[in-house]
Amino acid sequence: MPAKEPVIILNYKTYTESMGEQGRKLTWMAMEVMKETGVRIVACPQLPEMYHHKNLDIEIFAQHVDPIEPGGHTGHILPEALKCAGATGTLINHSEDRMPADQIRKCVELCRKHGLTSVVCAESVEKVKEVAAFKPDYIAIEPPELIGSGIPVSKANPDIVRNSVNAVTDPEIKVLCGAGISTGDDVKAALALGTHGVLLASGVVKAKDPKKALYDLVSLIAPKTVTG
Ligand SMILES: O=C(CO)COP(=O)(O)O
Repeated sequence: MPAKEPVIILNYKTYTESMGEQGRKLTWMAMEVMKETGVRIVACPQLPEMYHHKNLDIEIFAQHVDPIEPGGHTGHILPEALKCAGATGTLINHSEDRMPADQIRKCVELCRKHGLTSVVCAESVEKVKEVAAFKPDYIAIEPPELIGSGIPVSKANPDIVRNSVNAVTDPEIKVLCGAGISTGDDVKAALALGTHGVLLASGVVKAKDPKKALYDLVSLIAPKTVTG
């Protein structure tokens, strides 16, 4: 199994490049890069496709979960169903799928109850502080204006990353950063700011050669020699 830290969480979003057969190939690539380099990579495919990524030697997180108990909630996503589909964790409150604070709290509680790793996204240091009170496993600071921009948050706005890390005093909660991350240099800069890893999408999903992009991403933090 993968090394413990740091973690690279790859959000497939709803890009066609990470859907269907291409999506499965991307997960295999991530698995190979992880095995070869020893860097922990987590894949977040689209929910309807989750089963196609089940039982592979890589962790699968969902992109969203709803704060619901089993029953009549048509169209919602039940934490238990994520587990059935092979997920071991989930993103919560992504910038493209926001939820009110009380719902975030309930999602984190349900994740804890069902043994799912919770990754709560936050757009500001204030939001980081607010959601830290819910004690998720991870908080990912992602300034919306840099998402999909190709401009890495770890270099464009190191202060928001550093301040987010400092705002979380609970040693059990790990801070990640995301938005515009695409190179090994960006990842190294993120770790140097005190994060435990990154959350990214387009830098790999939309790359001409996603496997090469993955190798580059982990190249400066890999415990094993990168040959890809
Ligand atoms: O929203 C993000 C990851 O969840 C960041 O997206 P990009 O890596 O495409 O900027």
